[in-house]
Amino acid sequence: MVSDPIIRIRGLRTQFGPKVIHEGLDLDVMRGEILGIVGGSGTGKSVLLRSIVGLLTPAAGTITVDGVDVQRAPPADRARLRGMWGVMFQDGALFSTLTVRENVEVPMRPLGLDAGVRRKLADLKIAMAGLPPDAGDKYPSQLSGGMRKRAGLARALALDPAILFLDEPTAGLDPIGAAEFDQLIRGLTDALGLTVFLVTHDLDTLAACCDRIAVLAEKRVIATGTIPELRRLAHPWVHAYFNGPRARAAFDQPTGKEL
Ligand SMILES: Nc1ncnc2c1ncn2[C@@H]1O[C@H](COP(=O)(O)OP(=O)(O)OP(=O)(O)O)[C@@H](O)[C@H]1O
Repeated sequence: MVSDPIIRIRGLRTQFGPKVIHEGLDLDVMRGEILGIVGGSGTGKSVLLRSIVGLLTPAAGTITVDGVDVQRAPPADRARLRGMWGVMFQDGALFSTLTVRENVEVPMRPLGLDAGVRRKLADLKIAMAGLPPDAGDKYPSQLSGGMRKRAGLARALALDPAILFLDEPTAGLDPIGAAEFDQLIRGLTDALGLTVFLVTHDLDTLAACCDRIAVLAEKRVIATGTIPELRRLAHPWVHAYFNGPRARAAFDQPTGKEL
């Protein structure tokens, strides 16, 4: 892994009216890593993700992705960024009136590709996300929750992104489906050289996938590190999170990431 930041956040403040979500938040996401984002409910993990991809406008601070200021760069640079990342939202955010293949084709439409090429590319992404070939013709309502997640992943992969943003990808999956999804994310990241920003509450996902973890609390990132590094911290929330009974069950097994 080359350790230079592909995402750099400095002094971020986000707020909704008087309610401040982030204040003075700094974070680096290194090129080629899977960074897990954890924090209590409502600490602003999803808001952070949406701010990075330009869906929310911060009240202060800077966010640069691949050297481009997400808020202030000229439109052409920001358009380049949008082609550089793929986002998988928590609920899949699929269009219910489109088939899976059509959903995956949506981000490709502005490229002006021939319809046949677009279809082949979409089918490739559907296969990469681990869906069977006939899934492309189905509507989201005809899929299980796990398959909808995979369809959301296929759409996030549509433009061959360098960065993948995943918001709670294993939420609602059964343990077997969640473990398969973890492997899929790790495998795709390694095979394609992706950088992944992964919001999760799933301790098994942290253990199976993440190179580093950033902890959100007190409106900022209070700690970043590997699981063993974070387990040694005295901060009460971090200590409870990484050393509680569920954490012990997830982390006290040989995963190859304890070293
Ligand atoms: N569009 C919005 N308008 C007003 N408040 C919002 C908006 N989006 C998020 N919030 C608030 O910002 C806070 C952080 O929300 P966010 O969804 O980022 O939390 P989270 O850390 O992802 O939580 P969870 O783990 O429960 O998903 C919450 O209090 C939420 O109500």
